[in-house]
Amino acid sequence: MTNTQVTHIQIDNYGPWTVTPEPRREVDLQTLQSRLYADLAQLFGNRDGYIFFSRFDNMIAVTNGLDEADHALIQESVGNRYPVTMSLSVATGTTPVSALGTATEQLQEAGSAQDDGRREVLRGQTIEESFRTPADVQLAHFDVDDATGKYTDQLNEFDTFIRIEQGYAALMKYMREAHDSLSFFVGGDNVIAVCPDLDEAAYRDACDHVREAVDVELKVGVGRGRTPADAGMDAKHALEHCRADGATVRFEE
Ligand SMILES: Nc1nc2c(ncn2[C@@H]2O[C@H](COP(=O)(O)OP(=O)(O)OP(=O)(O)O)[C@@H](O)[C@H]2O)c(=O)[nH]1
Repeated sequence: MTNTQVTHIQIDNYGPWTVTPEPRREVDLQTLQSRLYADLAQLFGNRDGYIFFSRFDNMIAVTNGLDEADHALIQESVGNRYPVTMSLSVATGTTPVSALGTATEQLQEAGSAQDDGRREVLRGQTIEESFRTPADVQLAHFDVDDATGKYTDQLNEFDTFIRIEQGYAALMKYMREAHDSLSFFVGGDNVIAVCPDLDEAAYRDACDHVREAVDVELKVGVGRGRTPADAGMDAKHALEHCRADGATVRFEE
């Protein structure tokens, strides 16, 4: 049984900040957002967590292995170096969807995303060390079959982008609704899904759905681990096995 620890990250009062005292230059906002994501990828990643940029002003991390002190330090480091602060809310659940639901509720209870008085909130509970297991995290690394041959080397870059995004949109929605999973585009033709304890049939079902809905062919490698880094690396190895033998779904054992 998985036990996913999820952290919801939200920049405090960001909407008003972007237009105060007047609208700030878009290039500066883009730079801030991408640098903050890069810093958080390092800060969470060096502690074996995974972070996904989702909407940039809100981000979602899988943080099995990080405790409250780790979160506090990450929060403080950003507060010291950026013109904005961020709130963090952590929760656990047998599915990533339920964990994120709890984390978000805790943040919403602490105040609005656009409440000037709600700053640097740190809420929630991490998993106690003695309860952690080697199968707490299940990550799936989805990849579009031969994206280079079918799209990148054939279409103009925007039309390739549309195809990949359509596959992503169909997959993220279906994995959320049918399989309680959170799927994130990570670049190129890749999507990483944070999943509960799903079996091979569930992944096959998701790939079938995306093919039927938007005519995009996927394959997927699945890994399990005590930390997101372990599960994610196993998923990459499993995907390499798919590439080697043409399988649609492979678990790393
Ligand atoms: N974030 C991330 N991006 C990747 C990874 N592997 C590949 N990519 C991206 O995906 C693009 C396409 O690479 P592949 O998926 O290897 O190529 P493909 O043409 O789909 O070929 P097959 O995957 O073998 O079917 C690359 O240019 C990268 O941008 C990965 O592990 N993580």
